[in-house]
Amino acid sequence: MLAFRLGFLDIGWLDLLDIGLVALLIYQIYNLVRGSVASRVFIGYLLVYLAYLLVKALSLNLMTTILEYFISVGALALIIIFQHEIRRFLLLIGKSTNLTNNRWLRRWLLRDFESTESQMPLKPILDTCKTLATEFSGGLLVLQRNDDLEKFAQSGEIIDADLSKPLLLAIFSQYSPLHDGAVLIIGGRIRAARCILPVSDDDELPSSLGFRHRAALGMSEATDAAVIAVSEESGRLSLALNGELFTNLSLQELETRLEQYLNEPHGHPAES
Ligand SMILES: Nc1ncnc2c1ncn2[C@@H]1O[C@H](COP(=O)(O)OP(=O)(O)OP(=O)(O)O)[C@@H](O)[C@H]1O
Repeated sequence: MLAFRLGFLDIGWLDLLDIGLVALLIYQIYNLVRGSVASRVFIGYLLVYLAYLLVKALSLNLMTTILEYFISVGALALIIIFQHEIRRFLLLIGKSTNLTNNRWLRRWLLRDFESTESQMPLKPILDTCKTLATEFSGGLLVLQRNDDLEKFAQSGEIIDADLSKPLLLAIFSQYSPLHDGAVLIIGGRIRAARCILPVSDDDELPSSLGFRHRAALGMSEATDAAVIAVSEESGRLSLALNGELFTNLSLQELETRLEQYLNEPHGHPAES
């Protein structure tokens, strides 16, 4: 089916669709690698590829063979170098194609099976954050949503206790042997303390934020959990959701974002 003619080129609707999809793909790749070291590697690889096309067109056989080898090995190297970006890209696709992300469809599909009430009692958590922030005690709290967090719980001390502010404060007290690491709240209970979380290697995180915040972000990249970090240094509250870190939140903002995020049963990130 012909859409229009451009000089000697016949352009069909499928070609337009193809061009649109490639543009979207390039835009997404640009967004993922923008500002990172990976973007320079990507540009370097692209230049080598252009050089390859040039020497091939000029029929410089030896140079073509060398660059051909370089590009095929380089493709493998690119997968290793860009593993973080590729993971983020696949997660992005996974999230946006998840049918249950559609609120209307989800309500219709799950109307008989799910209550819209959050399973996570937020009050003791927010009260704890408030106290930790005013006392400049650090804290790292992981709130489960849908993903299984058991392997992270196993990295720390299993507690399996009712959720309460006094217990959370006792755990995060600097005199407690459990205060280091993260507390995992699973199914509305304190499942474990002193847990080790994956650390994000995001280059765009401000250097003022240390490993507590990197761990919060890393956990939100690896799972759909909501992760609260209370800074020991500044008393500031941060929240990591779906690979995004919201810093310097008021208690009210933290509550609103958490309610919005945890009350959406299957995958909508809280809007910023
Ligand atoms: N991978 C991790 N998993 C769980 N907890 C971690 C991890 N990395 C760091 N932490 C916790 O963060 C604490 C403080 O780390 P650090 O001072 O580097 O963080 P920060 O982001 O600068 O936070 P703060 O503002 O509180 O100083 C550690 O003592 C530890 O309890």
